[in-house]
Amino acid sequence: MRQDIKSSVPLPGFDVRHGDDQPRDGQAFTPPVKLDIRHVSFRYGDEPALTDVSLPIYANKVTALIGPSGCGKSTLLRVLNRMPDLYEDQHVEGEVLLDGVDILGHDIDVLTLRRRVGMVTQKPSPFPMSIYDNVAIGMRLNEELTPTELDARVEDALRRAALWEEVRDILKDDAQSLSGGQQQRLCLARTMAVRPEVILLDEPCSALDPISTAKIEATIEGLKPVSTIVIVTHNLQQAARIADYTAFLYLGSLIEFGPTEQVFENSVDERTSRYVTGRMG
Ligand SMILES: Nc1ncnc2c1ncn2[C@@H]1O[C@H](COP(=O)(O)OP(=O)(O)OP(=O)(O)O)[C@@H](O)[C@H]1O
Repeated sequence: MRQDIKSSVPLPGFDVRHGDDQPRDGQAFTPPVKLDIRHVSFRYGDEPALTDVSLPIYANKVTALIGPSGCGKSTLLRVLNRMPDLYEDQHVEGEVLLDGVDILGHDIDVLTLRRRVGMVTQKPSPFPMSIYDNVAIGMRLNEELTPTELDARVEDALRRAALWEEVRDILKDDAQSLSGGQQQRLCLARTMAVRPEVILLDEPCSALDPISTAKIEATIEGLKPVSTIVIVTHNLQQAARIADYTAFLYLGSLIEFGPTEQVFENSVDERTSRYVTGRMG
């Protein structure tokens, strides 16, 4: 089980359940669980990358995944929208319940899942088409919008991604002509445009200047009423600023999970404490 995982909030499998937001033991309200990660293990071929990871991702909150390079943060994020399905040698075990349904099950429609759980990868990957079409493509496939509605949604997504001012006059240009940081914001706009219930962000600000970073962080905060956000970040200040909950991973295991303030200021595990205070590489 999970006796070795330090947590100041109830973990799934114990007493966290959907809609269970009653105060207990004088603690703050526990939000409902959107994604319930249960005993997830992962291998690349024979190489383990995650070992028995369990944690709740609370609805309409930001959860940061932190930990040293190679500890499995991106791997865990990729499991949450079944990216490993694309690779024969990547093996997942365990369960990930989205609103109570195991998304790792064989009967899950992966395309529908990826509409509900959107992901922005670490390396931006705009489609070979115009800036406008990159943002519009998901809405065109999934919704019946008038051209005016589509224009408005494209503009809204680009504004939220802090890109609108830079591209408003070049919407028909090839997206791949944008800079790396602009491409990353474009991919964020593309993901947000279809309004997924869960948004997975893998280092979304790694190529951004401080002004764009601040705008993206404000956008993430603004998304909370409509989405649940999981963010991988190496930037501990960023995690402390925007994450409601933080999970610390080390060598493929979850070491500690809890409200961000507690993980940063009052860690239970010595390894977490060393990492968040910069004493671990
Ligand atoms: N495609 C792959 N094939 C084989 N091993 C991989 C692959 N991708 C990642 N790994 C290995 O899995 C482990 C976890 O990698 P992962 O990218 O999830 O870590 P991370 O914490 O996100 O790292 P970083 O912070 O550097 O992005 C590492 O040991 C890594 O070398």
